[in-house]
Amino acid sequence: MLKVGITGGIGSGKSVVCRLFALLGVPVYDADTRAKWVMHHDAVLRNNLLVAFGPEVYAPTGELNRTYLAGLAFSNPEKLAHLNGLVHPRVGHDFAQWAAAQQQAGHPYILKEAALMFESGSWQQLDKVITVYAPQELRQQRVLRRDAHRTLADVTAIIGKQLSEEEKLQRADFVIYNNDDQLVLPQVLGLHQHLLSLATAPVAPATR
Ligand SMILES: CC(C)(COP(=O)(O)OP(=O)(O)OC[C@H]1O[C@@H](n2cnc3c(N)ncnc32)[C@H](O)[C@@H]1O)[C@@H](O)C(=O)NCCC(=O)NCCS
Ligand SMILES: Nc1ncnc2c1ncn2[C@@H]1O[C@H](COP(=O)(O)OP(=O)(O)OP(=O)(O)O)[C@@H](O)[C@H]1O
Repeated sequence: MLKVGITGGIGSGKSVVCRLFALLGVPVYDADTRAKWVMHHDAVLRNNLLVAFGPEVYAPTGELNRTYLAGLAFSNPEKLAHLNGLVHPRVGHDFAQWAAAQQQAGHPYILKEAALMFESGSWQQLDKVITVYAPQELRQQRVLRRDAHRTLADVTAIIGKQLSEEEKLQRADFVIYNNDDQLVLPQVLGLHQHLLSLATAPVAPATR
């Protein structure tokens, strides 16, 4: 089974593109959502987060206080690195278990959607990586429309914590352009056919 990553900066359209692949029957692992799931359900991780960032990390109801954590982590590089160091290994483990189950089910290929892929090293668990590309201004506009609680300064700070789009373009095996100039659906259909054909051929080891 081929394991394919799909990354791209905030607001590039990863989730939209993944919905199209999911419609084609491809299993999609959403690392952002699963990261929040493990932060809620993994007792060891919960405790580590409480020790590292204080009791405000969880609301009295037990829910993750995302606004508090985003405020801390996206404004402080050390805190973000600490958060990443606690969360990413747990997500890597969760993904490995999920991928094994998909393999058992006989899927030719699966997708892992993650905003951070080259940054976190999680590309090493994958055979190929797709980058979804859109220019920064368009991404900012899209996120401001999508997330009522975020300001332009918030979005710009998050962009500053992610690898540049140029570097992602260089390191990816495939690119989907989601910049209003090109239709996304034909790109997804073409790539789907290509990945299906790769899934039946031997895969060269990653060298990135
Ligand atoms: C800090 C948290 C709680 C903020 O949650 P919130 O719901 O406000 O934002 P959300 O998760 O939707 O993130 C918004 C966007 O920020 C970007 N982002 C998220 N985490 C990170 C990070 N660690 N570094 C850089 N960018 C990030 C992504 O583009 C993401 O889509 C959350 O982002 C988090 O737990 N991040 C750490 C885990 C992580 O790295 N997740 C990303 C992939 S595993
Ligand atoms: N081609 C497009 N045309 C119009 N709107 C779009 C297009 N692509 C994405 N969007 C919208 O832009 C916003 C951002 O897209 P999406 O949530 O898929 O991005 P993302 O890369 O998953 O972002 P994040 O890293 O924040 O999770 C969404 O509201 C989405 O509906």
